[in-house]
Amino acid sequence: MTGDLFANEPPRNLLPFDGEVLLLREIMTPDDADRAFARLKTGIVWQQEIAKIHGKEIPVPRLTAWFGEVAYRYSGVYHPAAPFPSVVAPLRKLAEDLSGAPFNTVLLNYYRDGRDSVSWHADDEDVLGENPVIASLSFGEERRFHFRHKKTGDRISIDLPHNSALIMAGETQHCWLHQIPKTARQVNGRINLTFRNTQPEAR
Ligand SMILES: O=C(O)CCC(=O)C(=O)O
Ligand SMILES: [Fe+2]
Repeated sequence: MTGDLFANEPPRNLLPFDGEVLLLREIMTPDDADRAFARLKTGIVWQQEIAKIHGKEIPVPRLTAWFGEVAYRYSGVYHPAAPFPSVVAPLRKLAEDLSGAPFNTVLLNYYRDGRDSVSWHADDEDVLGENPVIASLSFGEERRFHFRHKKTGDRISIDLPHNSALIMAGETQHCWLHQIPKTARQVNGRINLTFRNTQPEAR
């Protein structure tokens, strides 16, 4: 018998305390995942955002896009509601089915190569509520994801493969920061979709 003994094991919590993080692999067929990556890469209108840091304008080291059923204010910029494009709508349904939580907004990140990254932060904006469930889908190149506990400094490292979902829940955003560091490895593009449930923001 050559069956995979662990194929049906429930995923375990990757955080030692103060939150819940699950990594789900092979969330769709390999063909569907490859197609999703290709369609996202060419079908999304990717934006180069500019951050103002100490009065200096710095291009954010990745491309981004945002869609949602409710308007959203981010770094003082008002994003009006924007319907989910056809390539994103089935991924939202999948994210909801995998996590058991509803999502009305999505932030997309396109890491073009190893120089692209996201620096330490928590998804802890007020409009996401107290202990938000966030489903983060990965397509394309595998990249390393770090958690760092805000008080103890404990660190957890997770490789996020193509065709996977990272579900963050409980106190995760309250107690831990996360990042995707730059890498000197030669890497191809990676696309991430971070589904959230956002309270409508007053204009
Ligand atoms: O690319 C990722 O996996 C994480 C992105 C992220 O943390 C965010 O958009 O808030
Ligand atoms: Fe994040």
